[in-house]
Amino acid sequence: MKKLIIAGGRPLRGSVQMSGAKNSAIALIPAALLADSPVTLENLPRLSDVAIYAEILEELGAKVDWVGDKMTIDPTNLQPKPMPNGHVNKIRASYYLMGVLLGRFGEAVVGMPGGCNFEPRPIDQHIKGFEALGAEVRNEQGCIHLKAKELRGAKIYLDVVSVGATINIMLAASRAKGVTIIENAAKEPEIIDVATLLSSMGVKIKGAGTETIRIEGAEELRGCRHSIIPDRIQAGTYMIIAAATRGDITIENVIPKHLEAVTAKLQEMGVHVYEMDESIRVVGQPTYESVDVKALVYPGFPADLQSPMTSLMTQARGTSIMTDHVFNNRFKHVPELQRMGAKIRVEGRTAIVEGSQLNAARVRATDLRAGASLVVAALTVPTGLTEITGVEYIDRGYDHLVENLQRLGAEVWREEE
Ligand SMILES: CC(=O)N[C@H]1[C@@H](OP(=O)(O)OP(=O)(O)OC[C@H]2O[C@@H](n3ccc(=O)[nH]c3=O)[C@H](O)[C@@H]2O)O[C@H](CO)[C@@H](O)[C@@H]1O
Ligand SMILES: C=C(OP(=O)(O)O)C(=O)O
Repeated sequence: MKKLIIAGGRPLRGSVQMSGAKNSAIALIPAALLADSPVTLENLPRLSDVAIYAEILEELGAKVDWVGDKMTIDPTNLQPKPMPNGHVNKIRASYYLMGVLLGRFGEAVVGMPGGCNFEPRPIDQHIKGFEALGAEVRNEQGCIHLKAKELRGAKIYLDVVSVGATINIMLAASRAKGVTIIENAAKEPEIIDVATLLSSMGVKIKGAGTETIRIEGAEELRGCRHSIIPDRIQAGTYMIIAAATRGDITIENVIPKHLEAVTAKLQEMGVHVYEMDESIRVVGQPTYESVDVKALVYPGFPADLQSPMTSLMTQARGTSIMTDHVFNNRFKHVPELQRMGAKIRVEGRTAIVEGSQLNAARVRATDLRAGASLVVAALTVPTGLTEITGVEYIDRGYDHLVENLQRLGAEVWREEE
């Protein structure tokens, strides 16, 4: 097991290149299985979730060729093999196998997803979608069994706006007969990325990025090439790091529009943010004003930046407020930040954060973004070494994190626990 050691207190300066988005990559990789010939994905991030997905695909009989940031997936010999446990329990996005295998073979057996279990994360809306398309769904001892004689397009209204359910229904509907309409769909950029790939494969799909998505399934889908969108959550984390360390970081290979909510909140605090065509420069300042942030579905402030932003709030004067409107109780980072001297109180879905100087401590990342929040916090600590365990969570979502931070001037390294 690895841990991260960070000697903070240095302003981080320079430029950092963003990889492709995790939450796109881990939907696009299974989506490739819907095609009848090879799909090549470009701008793929080097992340443990991606490596695990590559192994899942190989277990299912697909051929995977991953070199640098390109992965070619040949689904020609794909088998409808049951996947009750193993790798599927390690990552969240294994739930996309349900939609893909159901679409491709009319049946699937997939164990419950893993990933960051900061709170119970139901998949009832995914199931509701599959049932509407004509599948029979059984949950047997934590394993989902799906079967359909024929998948038929349907109108599906999602009771909650869900990224995973929207994408999963899009995947299954791509191979269904007729037209599927998803109402109250999620609008995240990753959903548009999935729609772009499906459309290159031959699916007629309209409305991705709005609350109504129309999908006309096709019997045969062709292989294609697709370049994954930049990771807006990694980019937002580096924006927050630039502010927290009073540094000056240019984040390259981003779509600034995807980060508007983050830019607006940083500017409200007094951080200087400059948007260019495909990059964003963030220049930290000596003092910041407190802010109120609501983590929301896109285009609101991203829920995955709730915890890193909470760490930045400790650097502002006075009392800041962070309310999470997406998850009920995603606050496992708070007790760890408190160990570092943070003055944070959680009331329901809200964290109330008093500005304070943080100190070095031994802390544990309990999930991916909790880990990111500890990295942000540790980089602000002026003396001593902060030790962060649970690095395997951070490796789920940050491509070359240590190397990137070192290049920006941070004193950070990995050690064996
Ligand atoms: C692999 C992936 O893309 N993960 C992202 C995805 O997770 P994920 O797809 O799990 O998140 P959802 O958008 O589905 O969840 C949003 C909310 O809806 C609830 N819900 C969801 C589905 C369902 O069937 N029933 C239900 O009640 C969840 O408990 C949560 O409160 O979107 C989240 C919200 O932006 C991000 O934090 C995750 O990084
Ligand atoms: C919660 C996250 O990921 P996952 O849904 O894959 O667990 C995340 O990316 O912050």
